Amino acid sequence: MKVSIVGTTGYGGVELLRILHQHPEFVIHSIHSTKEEVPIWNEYPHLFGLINKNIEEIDYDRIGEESELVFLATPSGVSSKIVGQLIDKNIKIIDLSGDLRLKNPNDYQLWYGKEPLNKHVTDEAVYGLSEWNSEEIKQAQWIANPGCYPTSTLLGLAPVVKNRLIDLKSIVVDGKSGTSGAGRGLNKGSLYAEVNENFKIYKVNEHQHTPEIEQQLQDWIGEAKPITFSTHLLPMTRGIMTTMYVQLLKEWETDRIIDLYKDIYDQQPFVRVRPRGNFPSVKEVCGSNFCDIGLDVDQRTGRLTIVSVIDNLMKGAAGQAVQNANIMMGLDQTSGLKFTPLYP
Ligand SMILES: NC(=O)C1=CN([C@@H]2O[C@H](COP(=O)(O)OP(=O)(O)OC[C@H]3O[C@@H](n4cnc5c(N)ncnc54)[C@H](OP(=O)(O)O)[C@@H]3O)[C@@H](O)[C@H]2O)C=CC1
Ligand SMILES: CC(=O)N[C@@H](CCC(=O)OP(=O)(O)O)C(=O)O
Repeated sequence: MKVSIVGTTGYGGVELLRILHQHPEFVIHSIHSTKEEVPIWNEYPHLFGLINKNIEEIDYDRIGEESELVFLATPSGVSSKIVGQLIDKNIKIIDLSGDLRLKNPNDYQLWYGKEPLNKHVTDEAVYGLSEWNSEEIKQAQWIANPGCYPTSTLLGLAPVVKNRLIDLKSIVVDGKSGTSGAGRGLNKGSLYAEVNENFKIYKVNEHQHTPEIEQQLQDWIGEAKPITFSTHLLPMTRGIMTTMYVQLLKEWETDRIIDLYKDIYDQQPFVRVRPRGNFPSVKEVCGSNFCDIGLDVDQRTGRLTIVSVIDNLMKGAAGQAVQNANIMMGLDQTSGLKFTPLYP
């Protein structure tokens, strides 16, 4: 099956190359960005001798005619214009940016500060949280691939929210990310001297993933309360940890909560629920498509602490995008994604 990638020179795009290069069914047909006719290994010398392809001009007609599926790993605001050029072609689209995720155009305008896409496109797009939306993903033409923080957060919150075990007003999400989450573009905040031996909070109470998380909670149970969501930058390359604090509505033992999570995620190959007393660290999932979850009930406060870790470029972006592509194309969802985490 032929696939194209737009935005190949970015971190999400190059992670797609790493996965798709060894995928048993998908064949990388064409790769694109605004740079043209440059061999991809010029941008990424680690691919020398492995992927001998040039970055090509973005010709929407050709992409639509020659490929069955296109991954857009382009910045928000850019993706929406590309989607606009591709929607009348008979091609499946998986967009890694935030452009297709928010159903309410005012939310997009407010949180991204950009012009929203036509509402009929965002209405049609399926939110690609693979573990929870696989039936819709199977039928989808366009996928809004979830953001990195929302993936980690929602997989961690889903069991207690869907089972209405918590006070929705109590949700506090504390997120921390490595710098690859900010992409390959030059920006002062990601410089070594700014990040090394440092730890900072950013986008306080205005992170664009806030409405995405709230929208999914609303979808699941028909109601949602505003959440507190904080994001921090850590001096590491890959990885996200979200620690969530939620008030339980009645008394629960840690063991029972862990059993509930285990039952719910039992059939999900990429979600690993840790045993009592064992909490995941980001390195334990890096390079893989796993989301690892650790849980503990604080008997003194009645609050549950949920720790969820992913690799932002894998389960948080390219890995989940390929998982969704597998589901859309009727393949096993783990095809090409059985990476063991890179440790140490
Ligand atoms: N990094 C992460 O962990 C995650 C990222 N995402 C989202 O995925 C998308 C890609 O992220 P990331 O790879 O980190 O970003 P990068 O900034 O690293 O890469 C962006 C890519 O888009 C290309 N690009 C920029 N403008 C255009 C344009 N007008 N037309 C075609 N291509 C263009 C760039 O190529 P060039 O400069 O060569 O033209 C580059 O290849 C973003 O929307 C991001 O928010 C989502 C989840 C996690
Ligand atoms: C570390 C870092 O800066 N991370 C980025 C993740 C951005 C992203 O993935 O953006 P969309 O999902 O909205 O497209 C951020 O927090 O904004």
